[in-house]
Order: sequence, then structure tokens, then C-alpha cells
Amino acid sequence: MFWTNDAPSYKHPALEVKQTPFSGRTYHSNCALTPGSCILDIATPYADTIYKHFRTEVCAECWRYDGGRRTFLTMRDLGENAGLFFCNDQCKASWLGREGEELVELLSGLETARRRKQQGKDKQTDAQAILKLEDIEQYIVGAWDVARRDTMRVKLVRQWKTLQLDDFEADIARYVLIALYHYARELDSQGLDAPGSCCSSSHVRFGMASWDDFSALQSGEQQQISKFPELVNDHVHIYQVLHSRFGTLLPPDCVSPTRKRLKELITIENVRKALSVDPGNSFGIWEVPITEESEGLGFGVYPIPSFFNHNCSPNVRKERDGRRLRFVTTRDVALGEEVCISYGHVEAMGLEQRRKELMDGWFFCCQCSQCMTEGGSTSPTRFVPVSLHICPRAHNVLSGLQRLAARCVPGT
Ligand SMILES: C[S@@+](CC[C@H](N)C(=O)[O-])C[C@H]1O[C@@H](n2cnc3c(N)ncnc32)[C@H](O)[C@@H]1O
Repeated sequence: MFWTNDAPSYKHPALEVKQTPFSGRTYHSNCALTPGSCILDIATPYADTIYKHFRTEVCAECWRYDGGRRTFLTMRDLGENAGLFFCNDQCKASWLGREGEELVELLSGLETARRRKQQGKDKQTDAQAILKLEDIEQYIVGAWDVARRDTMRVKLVRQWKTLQLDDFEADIARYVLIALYHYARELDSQGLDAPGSCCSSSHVRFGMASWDDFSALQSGEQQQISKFPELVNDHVHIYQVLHSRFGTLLPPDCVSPTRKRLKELITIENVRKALSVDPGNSFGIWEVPITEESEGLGFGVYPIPSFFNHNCSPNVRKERDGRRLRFVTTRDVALGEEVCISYGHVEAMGLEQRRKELMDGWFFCCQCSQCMTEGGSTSPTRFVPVSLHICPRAHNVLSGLQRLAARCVPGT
């Protein structure tokens, strides 16, 4: 098969999402497939972020990275400090063609909330105290309830405009802003339909996905916050900045319908939803070719491939080509068989070690066919949604796991 970088996304008609008793929803094939069949080819994520540290070294469109050298980036930052650098005119035109000038302005606006001088954070004590809480959900809801009450206090919201985000928060806020902007674009495109029509091929999609697809992804909020309780503060902080900058009064000269929609979409529910699908579903954007030394440049959420479960003996491999992700069968797949990828390089390990790695890194007890065969029937546990994304804030703690994540679903 021949692919080009601007080819549209593709999903094999045989791919079907089915519910399983032990590992949630997952893809099955409703026909036999031969090795080398491309079953999913997704041109772009629904939302993504390149970490600030790499922003001036990575092409914003094709994610080319040359070990920190910048000479190939011939197109300077598109907006005022928007953090958009490109290889050439073609990459710039592709990015602008998909995203539009308005997103450049929004990203520039968000960057003004980035703290110039980063400060260290020491939340160890808080985190340890909070980890003892039995009911993490109550802790999360409590934090958001305070934010909801504060949103009603006009004076306070005005003060939020002066809030500054640290690099970690600003990078995540960028991903949330892009997701909500795409949602606004989608709603705009629906508004263009004749009254009464419920759907149309003209509706804007990103990587074949709508906001409904994006928000239907498994939430990793509880698992992420139970491991890193201090993240709740970062999340509320992100909401406060997005709300005060894009969710309140519009600039007097604003005529853009998308911008007006975006204002309505900056809600606690939507921001929290976008934040909750990142862990467990995002694919790390890693320097290629992947080696032990590869840098993690950012992450993207691709809702359609997020339904691949992990298998310790996968029948599908993932290939990244720029911002495209392709999924190709590695052996014969029988009619009705589950199609899975590997979330990490665990295949060569023994059962115990594999399960430990997946539990430590992704918080689930692996119930794949390989582990079930090796582990017998003593191990199955009921399916509990879990978190897979390795939080950059925890990079030092989890750098080994991040390396593992380099080869994983919600990892690369
Ligand atoms: C990217 S999602 C895959 C889709 C997910 N099953 C769903 O229902 O949305 C990753 C999550 O699926 C589940 N999962 C994936 N592979 C698994 C496996 N081999 N064993 C148990 N759970 C698995 C875990 O909850 C994991 O956090």
C-alpha cells in the first residue's frame, strides 16, 4: 500500500469495537486479515501538545526533530510567541489549512499566561497526606466544586486573568484549548447544515473523530489523581486560566462565530473531560527512530485508535509517520479475533514481570490472551478503567516507564 502524508484517514471496515468482561472495550476484526494489512491510518490527533522545551526544535506540523538542531526549521514562529515553527511552506500551509489563523491567535494568547521564570514546586508533603484519603473521587469533586463556586465571583474571575501557568500546566492547557477549539469548529460546521439534519459528511473532524468520540474515551482521572494528587490543583489552575482568558468577555471587535462558541465551551465539565482522557489514552510523541535515548516531545490524543487494547503478544504494530499513526497487522488475524497492539516493550519479559510493568506504569492487571494462557484461570480480575499516560511532572520518578511508554499505544 502507498501512503502520502496528506492522505485522508482510513479505518478498515472489518474493525469493530466490542465490550469485553476483563479489559473494557476493544477492537475485533469481523473478517480474516492477512499480515501487512493496514487497518487504521489516522492523519492527525484530535488534540496534541509539543512541550515548550522542544517547541523551537520541532516542526509544528510534521513533528520532525533533529536532535535539538534548528537549522531545518525555516519558517519562524507564526504568531506572537505562538510556538509554531515549520520545516517549510508546505508544512506551514498544511497546518494552517487544517487549523486556521484563529488558532494561532488563541495559542499566542495562552502563551502570555506562561510564567517567564519557572519556580520549583515542592508538594511532596501534601501529596503524601492526600494519598491516604480513602475517597479520591470526593477529593476531586471537592476541588472542582470550589472552582465552580469561584466562577460565579466576577471580581475573582477578573483576578484569574493575571494567573500564570508553569511550563507543565501551560503545555497541558495548550492541549485542552486545542481540543475545545476543535469542538467549537465541529459545532460551527453543524450549524451550516440544513435545519433538521442530524449529521453530515461535511462536519469538521480531526483524525476522523468528533468531540463525542473524544469524550467517550475512558477517563483516567481517578487513577492519575490518586497517584499524583497535586495534579488536581494544576487542573483547576488550567481551567481558571482558560476560563478567564477565553470563557468570559470577548474582544469588542470579535466577529468570529467559532470564537463565540469557544467561549461557551470553556466549562468545568469540558475542561475536566479533556484532562481526564489524556491519561490512559494519549500517545506520546517520541523522537524517531525510537531508542533508549529518544526524547518525549509531547503527546496527542487519537480517539479512534484509543480502542486498541494491549496484548503481550500483539497482532498489530503501530507506525508513526509525522503526525499520522498507522496500525498494521503483523500476522494472520482470524474472523472475530481481537486486534491488539503492545503498550510497551514487555513481550520479552516473563508473566510476573510483564504484569508488574503494566500495573506500575498503566495501572491495570493485564488480562490479554497471552497472560491468561500463561497465568491460567486464577488471575482474571474485573475490568476497572485505568490510567496509562505517564505524567511529565513525574518524569524523574517514572523515566524508566516513559521509555517503556515510547512503544505503547497511549504512549507513542
Ligand atoms: C487505550 S484504553 C483501551 C480501550 C479501553 N479498553 C476502553 O474501554 O476504553 C486502555 C485501557 O484499556 C484497558 N486495557 C487495555 N489492555 C488491557 C489488558 N491487556 N488487560 C486489561 N485491561 C486492558 C485498561 O483499562 C487500559 O487502561
